[in-house]
Parts: sequence; structure tokens; C-alpha cells
Amino acid sequence: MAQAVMSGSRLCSSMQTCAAQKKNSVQEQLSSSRLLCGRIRFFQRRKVEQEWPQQSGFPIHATSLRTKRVPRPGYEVFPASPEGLVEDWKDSFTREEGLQAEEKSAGIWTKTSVQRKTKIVCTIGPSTSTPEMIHKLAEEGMNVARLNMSHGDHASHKKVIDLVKEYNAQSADNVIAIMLDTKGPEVRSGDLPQPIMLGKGQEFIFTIKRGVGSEKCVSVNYDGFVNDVEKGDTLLVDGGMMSLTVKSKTSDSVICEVIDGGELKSRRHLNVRGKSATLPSITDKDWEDIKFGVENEVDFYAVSFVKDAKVVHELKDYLKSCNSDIQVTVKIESADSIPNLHSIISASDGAMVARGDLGAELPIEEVPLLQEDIIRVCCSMGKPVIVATNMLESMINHPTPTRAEVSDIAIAVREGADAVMLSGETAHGKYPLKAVKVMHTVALRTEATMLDEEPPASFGRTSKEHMSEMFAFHATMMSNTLGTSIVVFTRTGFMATLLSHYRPFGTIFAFTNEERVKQRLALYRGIRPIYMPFSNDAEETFSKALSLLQKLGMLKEGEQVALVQSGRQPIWRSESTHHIQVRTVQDCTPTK
Ligand SMILES: Nc1ncnc2c1ncn2[C@@H]1O[C@H](COP(=O)(O)OP(=O)(O)OP(=O)(O)O)[C@@H](O)[C@H]1O
Ligand SMILES: CC(=O)C(=O)O
Repeated sequence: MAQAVMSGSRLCSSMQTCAAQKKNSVQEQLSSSRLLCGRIRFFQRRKVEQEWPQQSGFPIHATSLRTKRVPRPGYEVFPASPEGLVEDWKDSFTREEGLQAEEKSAGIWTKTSVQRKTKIVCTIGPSTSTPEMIHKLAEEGMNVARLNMSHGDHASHKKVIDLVKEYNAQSADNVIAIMLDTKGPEVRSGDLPQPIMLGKGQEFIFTIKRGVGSEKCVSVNYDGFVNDVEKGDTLLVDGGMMSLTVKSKTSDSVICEVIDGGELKSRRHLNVRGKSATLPSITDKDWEDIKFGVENEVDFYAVSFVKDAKVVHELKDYLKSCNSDIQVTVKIESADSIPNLHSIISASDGAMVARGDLGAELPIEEVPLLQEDIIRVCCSMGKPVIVATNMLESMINHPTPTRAEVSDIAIAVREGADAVMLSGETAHGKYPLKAVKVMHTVALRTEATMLDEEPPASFGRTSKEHMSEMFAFHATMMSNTLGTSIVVFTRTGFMATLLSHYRPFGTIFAFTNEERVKQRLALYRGIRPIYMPFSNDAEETFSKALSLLQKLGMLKEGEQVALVQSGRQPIWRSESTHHIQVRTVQDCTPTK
């Protein structure tokens, strides 16, 4: 193998200049007003020229006008809604098939290793909680399985966890992480014998009395409801599907007038516009569910209605006391969370833009602006971020998405989200596999136009304490310049997540000898996690890794790769040496 090795000290000086420039630009960005910042960013995005060849099979070519180094990609994008996908899924489409490149072009998009970077989170529910569907979702592109603890019970969720673990155990080159989403202090209306129609102008009462469910009045599951609302407040049912104005209240009831009517069913979500319920973010039920998560070794919690960093610290202290490594993702969906955004995200291991409740507690027009903000804050802190809710809502009932939904996915990808999420689409929709396929295709297509994007904020801290960041930065620069993938060896996942943060153009193949780390890395943008035991001999391990990638069709002979060996826990290095190498893959047959 041909190789070039750079040592730590040679990289420092260029890094300092770059870091200073970056720091200034980050500070400017963060101090700009949100609206202005969002608009400027939007209009700065470069034009993309598209060519639509006059032939069947939908090959689409994209060329950025500003891209010089990277020639136009020539991969095939499959149509979003092929009939018979469900029947044909085994042979009509695989992730790798969707990435076949034209041999004649050069550059990163011609590599077999080019993979979708943005990850897909799927909520598992009645439509998908069978072994067959978990397998099919995984093969279509699901990276994280989400369990919504607002529904189902521990027995049904345990069944799903076991199915995902079963899939992981039998899959050689794919892994699905498990995310447990807490119910949180949701306010819901009570049971009704049958759905009732609410008409505009009609009076309707919500009461904290238990067991009420009539044409005129229904119970609410939260005793503080009457105290929390005021005359003039707007109540939203099901995230805004219906709305009512509070006219007056008594000691136990809230009397409303219907503004936008509709059908009220049992146990519907209630939000008060602009207000968060004065309830703890983690309820007694949530603590039970969190214990269930520890016992079953899920990978992530998505904590609902987080309002401040205190609750994140409380949960992390609890997890430490259980010796658990589960990551804490905060759901940004509460009006009260917005003033504390930085401290909440800083305390967490990642965030979710939970647009359903966010758009109910705050004016709906704030949601896209907050989405952009939250993604930017997460990226600047190196935390993974998920964009959730309504992404392909129409596909709950229809086999094709609306054009607006396709744009919504593309925007989240362009804004830099690590993952996009499906809720009802996969939990109880009619077309869960098609929905995943659409997400996969749209994300892949969008990523193909992003090869000249500016690197993300907070680049290049140069102090000795941040040696790993410096190496991640330079490895990214090298791999971007040469158009290579990155191969990183990591025990804790730290170096791989750092690399993901710098958003290299090529795939990050993260080799780890820890199954838990492999699962967790499934959420991060651009990372393809692979389990492999490490031997004491670095050369032997490198060889094995490259050989495996070749075997999986992810690397080709003659292709260059950037190899990274750094991070918090040395593997084959002494404290003072870090390595970034560029190797040309010549002969990757394993040495042993
Ligand atoms: N484990 C489950 N068991 C049964 N149904 C589920 C499960 N998970 C999700 N669902 C169904 O899928 C729908 C969409 O899932 P999602 O995770 O978006 O729920 P949600 O945000 O709580 O929405 P809702 O307010 O409708 O409950 C749910 O409303 C529910 O009907
Ligand atoms: C995902 C979720 O909880 C929301 O969008 O509100």
C-alpha cells in the first residue's frame, strides 16, 4: 500500500490561522438576529444546475456552479414511488444499488463507498412491529428505531427491542440503534364513547373532573390545567387540527368557544399556545420507562418537553449511578425551552426538533426559524440533531409524498441535520417502506449537491487539549481535497463523532471493537459504523479493515482513503503521536 503520514506538529500552524478566522465568523453568526441570519443563509445558498437527460430510468445529474474540484455525479436516483416496492423490495432496491456510479467520472460521487449521510429515524408501531417489517425497514435505510412511550406498553416495546437486536446480531454490515422517546408531561383529553363533532362558535368545556366524556364536556388528564390557562388563551387540539378560545373558567373547568372545529376523538393532545404546562419534564411514568430503557440497554433517550438543563443533569446523574452509557437527546418542543436553548443542548448528547408540539406551543411560523437555529446550535457544539414530525405526513395514507414534503426533507438535509424522522408514517401508516425509501432518495439526492458547502462552525481549536479536534479537522480537509472516504479506529466513538461534526464529503467508516459504540454511531451524519476486534498490531488491523471494506464493496482497488488514528483513548499509539495517513488501496487481502 502506498501511504503518506503526517505528524501532529506539522499541522499546527495552518490550523491556528484557520481557527482564528472560524472563531470570529462563528461569533458573528451567533450574535446575528435569528430572522436576519436565517434569511441571509437561505439566499446565500448556491445555485444548482440540473440536467434531466431524455431517457428513461430517471438518471439525474447535478452540478454546483461553484464546484470546481468535484465533477458532476452520475449516480442513479430511483423514482420516489415505484409501484410494487413492497413486493419487490428484496431485489429491486438496496442502499448500495441506489449508489452505483458511472465508471467514467472521477471524484467522490463515483465511489462505491458513497452512502447516504443523513440518517433515518423510524417510529415503530402497529404497522412495523413484526420481524419481517423491522428487517425490511432496516434494509430500506432505517438507522434508528424509535419507541414512543406515549403508546404501547413495556411488553410490546420489549418485543421491538428484541427484534432490532436480533436484526443487528444477524446483519454483517448494518446496525440499527434504539431510541426510547419518553411520554413527558403531555396534556391529553380523556376518553369519549365515540368521536364528537365540534362546530365553529360552539361552547365546549374541559374539566379536571375524572371520567367525563360527553357532547359538551371532556376530562383533561392534568389537575393543574385550570390554573395554567387564562381567559383569552388559545387551546390547540392535536397540534392545531382544532382550536378553541378560553372564555372563562371555574375551579375545575375551562369553558371555551370553538374557533376551528372538527372531530374530537379520545385521548387527544392539548396545548396552550405560548405556554408550557407547569409539570416536571420527567414524570413518574417516564422514570419507570427510563428504568426499562436501562434494563434493556437502549442507545438513546429522547426526553420530551425539556425546559432547562437541570433535568438533563438529573437524568445523567441517574444514568451514571446505574453505570449506563445511554445518550440523552433533548426534545425541543416546549415554549419554555427556547430561552434556555444553549444550556439545554450543551448539557445534552444531542437534540430533536420536535416540530409537532413546538408548533403548537409557539406560533407555527417560528418553527422553520427555530429548526434552523437548533440545527446551527447543535452543529456548533458538535451534537447530533434530529428533525422530526410531519416530514412525510401524507404518506400515512398515500403512496407518494407531496412536493412540499420532499422540499422539507431536502431543507433539513441542507441545514445540516444528522437525522430526519418518521412518526405516524412508519408507526401506523399504510406505506412505511415507501416512506423510508422516499427519505433515503431525497436525502441522497440533496447531499449530492452539497459538496462545496462551507464547513460547519467551531472549527479548529488548536490548543493541546483539543489535539483530537485538530486532527479531525485536518483529516476532513485532506479527505475533502483528495476526494476520499475516511477510515477511523475508535474505542469510544469520540473520534468518529468529531469527524462527523466536521461534515467531510466522503463516508466516515468508523471501526470500533465495542458493539455499544457501533450502535450509537448509527445516528451520526456520515458515519458508517463497523464492528471489528482490534489486534495489537496496527498494520494488521488496518489491513483487515480495508480488506473488509473491499469485500463489502465499499472500497475499490486503486482508491485512496484517509486513515485516522487519534482520539482520547490511544489504540496503537503512545500519548504523543497521532496519525492521519492517506493510503492507496492496492492489495487488501487480509494478512492473517
Ligand atoms: N407503540 C405504539 N403502539 C401503538 N400505536 C402507536 C405506537 N407508536 C405510535 N403509534 C401510533 O402512531 C401514531 C404516530 O406516532 P407518533 O410517535 O407520531 O405519536 P404522537 O406524536 O404521540 O402522536 P399522537 O398525538 O397522535 O399520539 C400515534 O398517534 C399512534 O396512533
Ligand atoms: C416528535 C414529537 O414529539 C413532536 O414533534 O412533538
